[in-house]
Amino acid sequence: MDQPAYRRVVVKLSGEYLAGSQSFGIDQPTIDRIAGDLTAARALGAEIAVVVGGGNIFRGVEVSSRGVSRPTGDTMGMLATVMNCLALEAALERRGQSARALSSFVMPEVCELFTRRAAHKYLAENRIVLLAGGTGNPYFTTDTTAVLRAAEIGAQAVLKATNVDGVYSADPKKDPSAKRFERLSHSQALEGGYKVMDATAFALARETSLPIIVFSIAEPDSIGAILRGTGRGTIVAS
Ligand SMILES: Nc1ncnc2c1ncn2[C@@H]1O[C@H](COP(=O)(O)OP(=O)(O)O)[C@@H](O)[C@H]1O
Ligand SMILES: O=c1ccn([C@@H]2O[C@H](COP(=O)(O)OP(=O)(O)O)[C@@H](O)[C@H]2O)c(=O)[nH]1
Repeated sequence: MDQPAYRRVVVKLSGEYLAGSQSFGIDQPTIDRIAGDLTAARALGAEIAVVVGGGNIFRGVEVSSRGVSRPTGDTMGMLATVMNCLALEAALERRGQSARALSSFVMPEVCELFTRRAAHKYLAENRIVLLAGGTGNPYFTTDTTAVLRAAEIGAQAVLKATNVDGVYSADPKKDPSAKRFERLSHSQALEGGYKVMDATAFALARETSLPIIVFSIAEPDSIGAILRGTGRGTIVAS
């Protein structure tokens, strides 16, 4: 079999997408299908860590608009990512793909604390590593977490698996005439202010020379397709 395009990747999995057709929570068929895609992608030979979002359960900004302080709301959002990771860990293990959740928070009864050493060890053991709890700090996002962890563990790319098939000149859900980019530099992504990822994530990726590939997780096997070099997505790279 050909080598995958990247030896080690961090997949950023949209929390919002996990709700499926519901507006809240975890849709079991959706998470099972994603677990299947991750298992197939792992079988291509790439080491895979996954940063899972939490927007299907909580977003700090939304809670804070209802009177909870932003840091508290963000902490609730980060805890939501832990629940998503546990659901994904169970879905992966059910299909026989070994997985380990590592959290940015100390919660020994739930899962191990994230350390680079633990991540390296589990990746080398062919497990899929699930990174829970965001960065552990308020005012950040799981997109930024994905870039941060990718830099820390020496991943070669961040694969942003989301609900849109690339970066567009404007939000394609609001502007049907928006044009899709095949490729952008980090600086162009930052200057364009494209809301598909936050500026902190793009800036850290530029500083650490990490490519980001934005693609749709709605397409079955899209993670594998990106690793085989046949997927459709926008590459943001220097
Ligand atoms: N310029 C743009 N190009 C692509 N998507 C955009 C753009 N601006 C806004 N979006 C929106 O960004 C969303 C994906 O980002 P986000 O909601 O953060 O997803 P995720 O749940 O993957 O973190 C898409 O639903 C899309 O409508
Ligand atoms: O390092 C982080 C990562 C996430 N969050 C909080 O967790 C929520 C869920 O993450 P995100 O919105 O990135 O998830 P997704 O967009 O993938 O659903 C965010 O809204 C923030 O409130 C945070 O405070 N710090």
